[in-house]
Amino acid sequence: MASCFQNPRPSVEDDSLVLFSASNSPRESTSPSSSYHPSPPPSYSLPSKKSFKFGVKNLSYTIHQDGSSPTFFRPLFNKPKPINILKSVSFTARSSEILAIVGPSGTGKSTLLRIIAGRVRNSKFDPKSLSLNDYPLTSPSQLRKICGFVAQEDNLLPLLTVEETLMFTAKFRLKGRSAREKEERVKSLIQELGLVHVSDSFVGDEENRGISGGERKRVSIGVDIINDPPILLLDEPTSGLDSSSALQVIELLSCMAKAKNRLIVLSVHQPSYRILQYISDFLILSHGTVVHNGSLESLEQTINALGFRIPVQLNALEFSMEIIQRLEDSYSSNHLSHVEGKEPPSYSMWQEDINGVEEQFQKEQEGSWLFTSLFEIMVLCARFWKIIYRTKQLFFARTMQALVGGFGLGSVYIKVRNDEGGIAERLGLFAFSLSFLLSSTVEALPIYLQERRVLMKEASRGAYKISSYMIANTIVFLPFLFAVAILFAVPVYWLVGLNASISAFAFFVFVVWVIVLMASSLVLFLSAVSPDFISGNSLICTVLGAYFLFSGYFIPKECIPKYWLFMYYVSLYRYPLDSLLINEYWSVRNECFSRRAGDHSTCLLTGNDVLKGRGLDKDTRWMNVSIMLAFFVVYRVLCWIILARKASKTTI
Ligand SMILES: Nc1ncnc2c1ncn2[C@@H]1O[C@H](COP(=O)(O)OP(=O)(O)OP(=O)(O)O)[C@@H](O)[C@H]1O
Repeated sequence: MASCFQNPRPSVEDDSLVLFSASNSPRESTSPSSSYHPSPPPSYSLPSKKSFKFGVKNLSYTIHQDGSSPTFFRPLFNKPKPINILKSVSFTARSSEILAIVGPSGTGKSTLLRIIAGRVRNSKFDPKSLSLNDYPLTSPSQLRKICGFVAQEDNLLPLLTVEETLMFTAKFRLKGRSAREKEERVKSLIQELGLVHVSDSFVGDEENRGISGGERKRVSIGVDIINDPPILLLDEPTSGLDSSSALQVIELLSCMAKAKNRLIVLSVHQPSYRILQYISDFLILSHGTVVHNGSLESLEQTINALGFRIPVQLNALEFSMEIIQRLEDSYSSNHLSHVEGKEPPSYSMWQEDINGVEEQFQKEQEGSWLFTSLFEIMVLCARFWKIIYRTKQLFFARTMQALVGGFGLGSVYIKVRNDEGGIAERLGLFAFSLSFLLSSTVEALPIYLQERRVLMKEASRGAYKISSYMIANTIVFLPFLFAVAILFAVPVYWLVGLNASISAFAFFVFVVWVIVLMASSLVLFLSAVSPDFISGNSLICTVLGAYFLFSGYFIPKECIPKYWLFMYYVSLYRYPLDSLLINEYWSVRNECFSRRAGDHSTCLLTGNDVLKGRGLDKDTRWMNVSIMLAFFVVYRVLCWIILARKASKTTI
């Protein structure tokens, strides 16, 4: 099968040779000697390749400065200031062509792309300004179905290989297709993207070196075209890439536009001369308004007409940035002559075209709710397992932490005595174990935060439901944290010599498991509300510190100020601490732990007295465990609500 890339891993010099030896003009790309070849239709059946005309007419976009501000009180003191980001932008893009949005930084390129990709709130969407084949597009969700959108940042999971990344995406976004069709789609896509030589390599990130930046960008493109959308929008696909990789990406896009009759709109910063040749039309923006809309030749004509000469060392686009104010003045007084430089070929003008694309999207996602949810959970579980297994630091850190914690504590409190001193030591051991176990789950925070952007992106594209993600996360962490509980509980229990009955030991292991489960839910929840690692970490420390303070260990319930009493009831420490104490003393409540010196017949302290001293006169072990399980569920439900809300608003 032909691909857009012929040479798997060429050197920089080879790139130029491969890319340009045959022809300097990408418009002659059908030449067999050219480096990029329109791929023949793969065995995966693609939707019929209709031609589309995407029209944007008088599009304006205003935000109110406080709208995105996280400061709650700002609206009370400052009047919201409207910022007019886009002013009456009009252009037309067509199938099999690339339209580039260019302009100085902060001019509104990303904003424009996000609007036409449907990444805006319904209330901000103007249904009069966008059309497909002259038929108005009425909602952002319609745009999201029609357009693939590749954001500036590559939101990929670093510990998956290229093939796994595309395969998981295919599983999520081509649910209506058979396993074989998905495999074929991934295979043909890897070929089309020129990623065959790195298909088994990890995607990687700054910390774990993986594939190159250009290859990562191509994987990002692959993720967003897995369902073969007729329109592809890319926000600065060449940013951060060296000139050779940038050229490869643009060449790939040009190949895709022609071979698959795709309509491509991208934003680009200072494209090189070679890149310019792959772009059909340029939309130059300045201060949110259009200053040029048409080909490079027409830009040159405009520049010449304004009396400027383009210096030999600059291309017309680079020079236009230097005289952008003059272009802006000239365009606003004379813009009618620049709009719609050429008439499109014949386009069908019917609603069926839009319906056809939407139906195709629907077909990819088809399946009953229950079946789809089960499928999503299964695939997410498999992905979680892979990532946990490969996150060696987390895997080893948790295992070692549990073992070292278990043996360390066991050796400190070894063979604790059955007297008054032993009772105090047991209480200290339980309190410390709790603190150790609850804080040990913090390591998962960076992983959750890293996954968050991928989760938002995938959920906003309808890959899976947030509820499926939460359930899969729970299923995978249950056995993993059970292993952690066993590794900690076994050494500590038998080295210290806690209650020797097997049922008390089993309950101890179970409580340790529920403690780490509860803590993992808390971390998951706090990671959902935290914007970054630093605030997440300090939030976790503050919350855990407060819970510990009000556990009843430091301050008896009676001494807690009334207005803080609620903390005693919501403290994650209180219920497990009580459970561990009851578990230790309930079956030995008639045993004596302290006698008067020289008088062996008078008991000063029984197991029952120890429990009563802490206000525990009933066996409330299972009630406490139920409350702990409720915390485990409630924090996950809260996390689900927050993530679902964030996903519905995301513009990634
Ligand atoms: N949510 C927002 N709140 C405040 N200002 C915003 C918001 N979104 C966009 N802007 C402002 O709108 C303008 C256009 O932003 P946009 O990101 O679209 O520019 P850009 O041309 O893509 O810039 P760059 O090339 O640097 O990425 C900028 O001045 C930006 O600060």
